[in-house]
Amino acid sequence: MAPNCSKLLTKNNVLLTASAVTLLWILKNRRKKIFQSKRSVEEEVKYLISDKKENITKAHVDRIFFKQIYELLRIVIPSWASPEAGFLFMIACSLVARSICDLWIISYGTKIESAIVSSNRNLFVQRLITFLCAIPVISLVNNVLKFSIGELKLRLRNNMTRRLLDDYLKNYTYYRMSNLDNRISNADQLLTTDVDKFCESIAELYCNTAKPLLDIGIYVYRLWTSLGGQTPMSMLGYLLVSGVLLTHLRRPTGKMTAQEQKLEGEYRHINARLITYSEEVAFYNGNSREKVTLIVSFNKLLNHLRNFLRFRVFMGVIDNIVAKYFASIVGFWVVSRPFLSQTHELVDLGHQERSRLYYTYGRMLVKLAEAIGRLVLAGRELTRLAGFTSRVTQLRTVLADLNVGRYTRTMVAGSEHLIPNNGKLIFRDNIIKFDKVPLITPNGDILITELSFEVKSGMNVLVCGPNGSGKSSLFRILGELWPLFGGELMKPPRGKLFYIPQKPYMTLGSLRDQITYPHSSAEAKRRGASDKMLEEHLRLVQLGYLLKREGGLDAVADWLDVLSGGEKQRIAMARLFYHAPQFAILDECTSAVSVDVEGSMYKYCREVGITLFTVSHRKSLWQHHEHVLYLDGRGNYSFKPIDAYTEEFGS
Ligand SMILES: Nc1ncnc2c1ncn2[C@@H]1O[C@H](COP(=O)(O)OP(=O)(O)OP(=O)(O)O)[C@@H](O)[C@H]1O
Repeated sequence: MAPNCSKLLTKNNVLLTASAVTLLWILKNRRKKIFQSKRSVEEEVKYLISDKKENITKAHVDRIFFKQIYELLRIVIPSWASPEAGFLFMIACSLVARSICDLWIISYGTKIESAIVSSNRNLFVQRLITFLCAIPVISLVNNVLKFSIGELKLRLRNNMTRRLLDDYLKNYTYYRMSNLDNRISNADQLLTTDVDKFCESIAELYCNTAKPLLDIGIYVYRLWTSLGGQTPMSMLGYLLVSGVLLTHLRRPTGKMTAQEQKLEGEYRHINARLITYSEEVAFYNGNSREKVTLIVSFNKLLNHLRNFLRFRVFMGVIDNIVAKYFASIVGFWVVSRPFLSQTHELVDLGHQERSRLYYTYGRMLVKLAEAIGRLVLAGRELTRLAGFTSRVTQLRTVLADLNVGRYTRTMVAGSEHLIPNNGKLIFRDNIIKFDKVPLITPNGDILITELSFEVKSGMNVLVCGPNGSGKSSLFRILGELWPLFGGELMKPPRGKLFYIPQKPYMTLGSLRDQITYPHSSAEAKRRGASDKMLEEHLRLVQLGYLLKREGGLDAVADWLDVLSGGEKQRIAMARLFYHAPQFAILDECTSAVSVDVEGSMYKYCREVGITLFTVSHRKSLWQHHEHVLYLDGRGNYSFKPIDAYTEEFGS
């Protein structure tokens, strides 16, 4: 029987092992397949944002961080006499008041308990009533503290946002940031969430350090005067050692926080793109493709958040051990020493008095240990703040660079010698003159080595050439969006040059705002534009019916959605009539407008003295121009009068 049984067992074992191996193999293959399919989907989508080489953000609590935070603090707290400094003071006062309340609660709690222990009913009731009367004051102190913190956060955010927006919207910095520079890919995330979190982090850190520091000061003083210096000094020694250790272990937090914000920004950006281009995507039926792009971006974010969570949990365990529980053990140890010592003056006291003192000192020591723990944990906030600080500082650096014309881009090989803003810009009315100006893209690609031509007011010019030959690039240089790499450019100041793109921008606001953009209605009125005049402009571009349909110039709508492509182009023309600049650049801006409307618009421009640069392939437009600038797309160009034999157009 026994050998049979063992045989059976061995057989069973073999079977069990075989099935376990098979199960493992199936599971492994399944995981491999899932992993492979997930990878192949992710490999298919290489969206650009993440592939752009960005500076690797270093975010440690070190000398650089303290320098950066000092600079940012000077912005959010402009002076010691500012309201922000006032709120810092108010928080400090509220914290002092709260600590006094805490101390009072400790000592008064002991008094109530001693009244209970000594069975003194009258004293107990009397003390309880006093305690009850103090409750509203304590509650008020707590909420004044909450209010001061909330208001401080708002004020810090207000100051930082205003400063950043000042720089972001100075000249064309917002354009340059996304078109000329590749250091920051999602300025919106930085300007919104990151700034908010940065300010929140400062306010939190201030409270999380100010209150424990104050508590430590109070309790160290009280314990020192009653138990001697050794007890509080041992606790402070522990604070120092644990603080240094935890700060070192938490070093990756800053970088991980910065990375989290970057990935959140990317994911948000991809979502916003889908909203902007929803119609185009819907016509292409691109749901699945867009979903994959979104999921890939979300997975990246999710993986990072998961890793960050694991790291935080790991650090939480260490934090709890070091800053919370071990601090309590150290607390017990140090408070017990004078009571256990045979030489301390406490030895002479009776049992009841010793119990009372131990109770009071013990509570103080627990509070001291808690305060030390909170201070050590505030280090965690400090490393998070380091992450936000480096992100906000990076945004400020890029803004400052762009405002002085310095930008970082992917230069093509051999173009390192190109220096942006090396050309000369001269402002003069009624003339546009390119003198040996090279046409160079922000990447450093040379489209035309040297471009020279002169246009005076009254000489309409048709610009043509194949796709990618540099027509729009020419206007970007003329509009000062792109830097001048060399030569001399003479032109009227910005306000006297107007640009109308193929897809004109419609602002938020009334129908009147669309015509006067970027002037507000009030500004337009100040400049003498009456409603009658604006309505006349609308009629000139055959949009008079909009006044009736939409309910007059004051009608408010989302004009980007409400108007058709051709209507938007005609609004842009009415806008041109309102501004009546010296020169206007029309970049295929009448492609959706019928020929007769187009003709009357050109006639009107000539009447009021607006000189036009037109990019168009329409033959119907030849008659409205005197010169033609032809870019051949291979680095050559010609500039000559239009006559009956001109053939170049219609590339
Ligand atoms: N922001 C940019 N950064 C780098 N290169 C750019 C940028 N914008 C345009 N380019 C490149 O510059 C070249 C000229 O572009 P541009 O838009 O001036 O052509 P275009 O003549 O207006 O073409 P189209 O007729 O198609 O509108 C193209 O090769 C384009 O890829």
